[in-house]
Amino acid sequence: LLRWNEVRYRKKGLPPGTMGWPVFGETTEFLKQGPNFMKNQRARYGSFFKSHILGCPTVVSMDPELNRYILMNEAKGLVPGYPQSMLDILGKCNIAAVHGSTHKYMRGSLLALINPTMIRDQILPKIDDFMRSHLSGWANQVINIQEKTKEMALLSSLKQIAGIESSSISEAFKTEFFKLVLGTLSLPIDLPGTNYRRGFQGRKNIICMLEQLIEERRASQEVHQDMLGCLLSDENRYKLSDEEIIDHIITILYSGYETVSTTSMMAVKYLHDHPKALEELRKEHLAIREKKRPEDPIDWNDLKSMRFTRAVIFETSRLATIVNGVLRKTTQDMELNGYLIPKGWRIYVYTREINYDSFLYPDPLTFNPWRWLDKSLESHNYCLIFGGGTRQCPGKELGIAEISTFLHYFVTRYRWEEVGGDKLTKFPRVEAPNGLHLRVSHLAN
Ligand code: HEM
Repeated sequence: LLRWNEVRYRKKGLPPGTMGWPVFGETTEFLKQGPNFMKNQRARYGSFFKSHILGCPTVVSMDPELNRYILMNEAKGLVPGYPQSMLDILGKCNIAAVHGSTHKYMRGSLLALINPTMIRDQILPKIDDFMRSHLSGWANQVINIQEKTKEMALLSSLKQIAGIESSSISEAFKTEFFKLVLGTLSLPIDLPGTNYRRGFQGRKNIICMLEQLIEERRASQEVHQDMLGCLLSDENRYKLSDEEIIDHIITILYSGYETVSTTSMMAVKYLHDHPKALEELRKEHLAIREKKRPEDPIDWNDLKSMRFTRAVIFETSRLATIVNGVLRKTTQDMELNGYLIPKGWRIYVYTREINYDSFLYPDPLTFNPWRWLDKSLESHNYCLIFGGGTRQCPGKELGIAEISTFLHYFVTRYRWEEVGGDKLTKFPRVEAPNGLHLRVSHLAN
């Protein structure tokens, strides 16, 4: 019986590897040993091996060339393969759940909201305004930077999407959104008290709030310069149903939440530990401030001039590996790398290891933002920090703009010390289980 998985998935032509225990497969080993599980399996079976993790038969690909191929070839039947709980809670119109021409349309509609012109003219002023107030009053306090950056990512998006400021509605939204996030990473068991049930409830309540907002907007006929305003506008060439609009908004909130907040928190951590990098970064931001009056916002040209900041963001994403990889699934039996992969199997495009490749990144375990000043590194074929192919992150520049503005106000206003003793885990996600506490003071003191 214990060999059930091995027997069940015995088929000619499959890649090498082990399938683990019935039902659980190798999920426990994967979650407990994390990157070491992957490295051990690779040492035994090579860069393309089978396993059974998170409830599905899965092929793990750690080969950079093949990873790229998989991401570039969605049309051959390699579509997103995120867990059911995530699809249920993010909605059936969310971008990861749609393929082919529907995906193209939804993506086009999203890019129309967050392209560089929109960032320059509409979004950046909102981000600036938000960061100024979010980062005020932190001096002479102990703050939990993890909590602050999480709040920041959510509230900044809410402001961009619907002009929602910190208020009772954003508080109510926050509570429901946090439930939704937990639910997307749970086992899809719909019983009272489970994270899945709570996540679903969170989704329902968020839908109610968004429906109400849409109704109010339609009734008032006022023109709003925000993402919802664009989505509802008659002039928008991408016509979406209300259900699609709502799932779009949930997707934007969700995709930019953990990525932006964790990168911001880890940038603060690395800068704390590397005073030379902090000095260089602060120099860049103080030079921008010097040319402005205190009330002047960060504009597009300032953002473009933040070369070292961009390098810090890339180096943080690389070294902390905020995204370990992306998931695909096969829509038909197919041949890949000389093996036969059955229909419905997951493909885990595991991009973590390439972040520590000493050929691409000499001295890979050192935090060295300077390496990214060579711009060709960002566009290297194997650099998959923001994914690749038809699903490459459409929010890349928006995320960078948010983190850059956050860093701008943080390093020009404050200095900080870690209180110490906080734990950081790196896998399966980067987080500080009990928070990351900083003692903050005014920069001038
Ligand atoms: C530092 C910040 C960010 C990182 C590291 C990041 C990373 C990624 C990665 C690796 C993917 C590929 C997923 C896949 O192939 O399955 C992705 C996709 C995506 N990202 Fe981001 N992201 C960031 C910020 C954002 C922001 C701010 C948004 C807000 C709009 C966003 C929206 C999306 C969307 C909608 C997709 C799916 C695209 C599609 O399926 O066509 N991301 N992101």
